[in-house]
Amino acid sequence: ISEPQRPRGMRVMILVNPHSGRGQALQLFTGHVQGMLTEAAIPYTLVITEHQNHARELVRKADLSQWDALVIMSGDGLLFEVINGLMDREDWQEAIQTPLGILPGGSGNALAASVHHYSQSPPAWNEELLLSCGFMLCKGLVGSMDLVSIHLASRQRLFSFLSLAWGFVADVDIESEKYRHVGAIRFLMGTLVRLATLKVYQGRLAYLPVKESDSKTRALLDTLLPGLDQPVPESWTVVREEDFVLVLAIYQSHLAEDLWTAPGAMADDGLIHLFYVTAGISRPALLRLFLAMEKGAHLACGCPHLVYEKVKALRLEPLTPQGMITVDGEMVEEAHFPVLGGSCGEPGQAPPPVPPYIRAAASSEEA
Ligand SMILES: Nc1ncnc2c1ncn2[C@@H]1O[C@H](COP(=O)(O)OP(=O)(O)OP(=O)(O)O)[C@@H](O)[C@H]1O
Repeated sequence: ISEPQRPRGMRVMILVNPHSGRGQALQLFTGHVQGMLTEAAIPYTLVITEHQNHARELVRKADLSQWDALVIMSGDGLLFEVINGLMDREDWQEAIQTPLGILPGGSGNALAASVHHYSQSPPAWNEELLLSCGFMLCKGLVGSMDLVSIHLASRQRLFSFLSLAWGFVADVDIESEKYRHVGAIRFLMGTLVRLATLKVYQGRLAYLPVKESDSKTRALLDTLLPGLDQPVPESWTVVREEDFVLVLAIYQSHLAEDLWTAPGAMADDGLIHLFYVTAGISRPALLRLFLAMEKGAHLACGCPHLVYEKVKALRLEPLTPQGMITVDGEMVEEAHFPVLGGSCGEPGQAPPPVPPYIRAAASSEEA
């Protein structure tokens, strides 16, 4: 994160999803953030999103020269829309350099919790986290952030800043949406419900491990991903097991405000932090992992079913049609044998121009 550098005359578009989280994002904005922006003399334009994909369409067409920053007051889903809207543009190479901000208004708030963590502040939740993110916005603190390019078997191509999940985590995320009104505790409720009906998900997983000798390249990385109809190269590791409880690729430190999932992750480390849990884990052991995750201590549990690898790219091929796949917490496929490939890279280079479903690549983002 760079030195305070708020440019004079900074103009900010703030997109608020009034239905996010417990449905109080607008009240939280007026109660906690508006005054800070006024005191910091930051002019802003408030846009209340009216429907799904409103933000995506807006940023796809916006005159970005009018804005110094686009700020999202919602959960991570609205930022996912904005990033993909920017990447839809013909001028995406420039558009994706627009500084983005996040103000936590959802129930998970993974990126807000991660950015707060990167600022080396002690953990904060709820309104305190909102104040911290509001403060960073007022100071104009900007850093770079990796994007992961995801290529679905349906030929859809997505850009992801947070996570790709399949199995337990994805199911809990989607199934617990109905408890959104209770806030962050929805994940614990969803975890307990899903534990009661614990499932095994069959699939194939392969990844390109990071080697000690790997330099922090800023090169275009879509070449890392073999075509989905091709076998993975020999440099890849093919996971022997095909029975999983969960697969989670995460590229930020937090999966939610109280889930410090990838303790070593940084916004621009150029890494995909890949976790998977193989079948055979007991319900109490799985619950213990999630409880330990609050303090980032799950890897110290000594659980033989939990595997953690730092990777540059991965491929996931579910073999049974049960289980959802989420990208940044949003459901992308209800698995009917999709194949997924994702790769992550450093700032500086970006993928080739659209059409949007060609090869996967990595790019960077200002956050
Ligand atoms: N006015 C609206 N009405 C309905 N849906 C909307 C509206 N504005 C945005 N959305 C959609 O709501 C979805 C969820 O948004 P988001 O993830 O930001 O909040 P959330 O789901 O409450 O957060 P969390 O996942 O942390 O609980 C997004 O896909 C977004 O497109």
